[in-house]
Amino acid sequence: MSSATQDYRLSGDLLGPVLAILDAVIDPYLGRGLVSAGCVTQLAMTGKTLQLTLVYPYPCKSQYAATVAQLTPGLLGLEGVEAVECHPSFQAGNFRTATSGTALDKVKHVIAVASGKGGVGKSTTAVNLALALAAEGARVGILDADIYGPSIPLMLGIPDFKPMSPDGKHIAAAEVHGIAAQSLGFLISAEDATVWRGPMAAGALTQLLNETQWPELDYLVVDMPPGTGDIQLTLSQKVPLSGAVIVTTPQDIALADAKKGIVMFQKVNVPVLGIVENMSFHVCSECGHREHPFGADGGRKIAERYRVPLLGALPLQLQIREAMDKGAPCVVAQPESEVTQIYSDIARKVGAALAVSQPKANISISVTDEE
Ligand SMILES: Nc1ncnc2c1ncn2[C@@H]1O[C@H](COP(=O)(O)OP(=O)(O)OP(=O)(O)O)[C@@H](O)[C@H]1O
Repeated sequence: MSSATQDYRLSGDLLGPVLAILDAVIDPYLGRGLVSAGCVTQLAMTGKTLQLTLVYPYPCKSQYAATVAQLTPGLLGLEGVEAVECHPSFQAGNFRTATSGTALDKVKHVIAVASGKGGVGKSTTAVNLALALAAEGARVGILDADIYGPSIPLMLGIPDFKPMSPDGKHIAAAEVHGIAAQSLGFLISAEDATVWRGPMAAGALTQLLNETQWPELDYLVVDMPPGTGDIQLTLSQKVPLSGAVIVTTPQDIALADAKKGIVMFQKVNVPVLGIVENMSFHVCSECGHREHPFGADGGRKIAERYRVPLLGALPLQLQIREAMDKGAPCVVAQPESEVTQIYSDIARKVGAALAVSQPKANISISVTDEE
């Protein structure tokens, strides 16, 4: 799971109990203790202070304080330990299926956000997922591949951005809300794109993906065109995807199309990281009554049937649409809101799913007995 080297410089008496305490702290997203998950990379004593370095394989900055609070009391109960200094950080493992020397060489994971049916909130999910991954400490980019309705320029509040070409070969990405963004919408009008047939559209998108000057990225989120036709299939085959997230609403018709999406990715051997059920429920702003305008539990049922996780369920909420229309998505505009918490949880699940789906690295452990 982790490719990090572990450097444990503790006395024999202390090392065992310290590791036992740390491994009893189960990471909720990796489903394992911190030691067996490979997160504990360095241990040392400086005087009576235990120095502890944690490197997570998925971004979870918002969880650091709670984890430190959870592990500290046990460690302080050990003889000789009077203080604990914990240094948590994140490092995405290398997936890098892209051939070296290509533009994607600087990108560790490409994540497709797809839907079988249009209008279910795929772009809204892609944008908020990208921003939530960034808020959790990752370097993130987003590619708007929704060729027939590129909405990401508007959703990110940069509808008039015109990308430059610094070397006449590559196109610069926009930098907005702490992420890098590229969209065909920056380059051509939606009307021009609607006349493109499948192969031409897929060609234009892969070209845009490969010719963008992406900075070093842990995750590149690709907002796929809706549906499961030729363009989507070609993109899924041509783009080195680490995994796919399927967005659906709980309606039968959307679910039927979401199934097609799952099957398409499974056919081309792209792991389906999970399902996001959007517009899952509505809470009445007057009386607080919770209802399910598009039906209940549809996302959970297909998740169970295809044995993929249900990553989260978002409400149908006026504020979500208003925030997107204003170009200030809720993850950045309302970081403390309940909806942002849901997107952050989805982001951590996606990051953790990618971390565990990678081939296990050889972990080298060096233990130095300090006594
Ligand atoms: N949970 C939600 N609550 C309220 N409005 C939402 C929600 N999710 C998305 N919307 C709104 O629904 C509309 C469609 O969303 P979005 O563009 O994300 O869907 P899409 O699946 O990407 O559509 P397309 O098929 O056109 O690409 C937008 O106006 C968006 O703001």
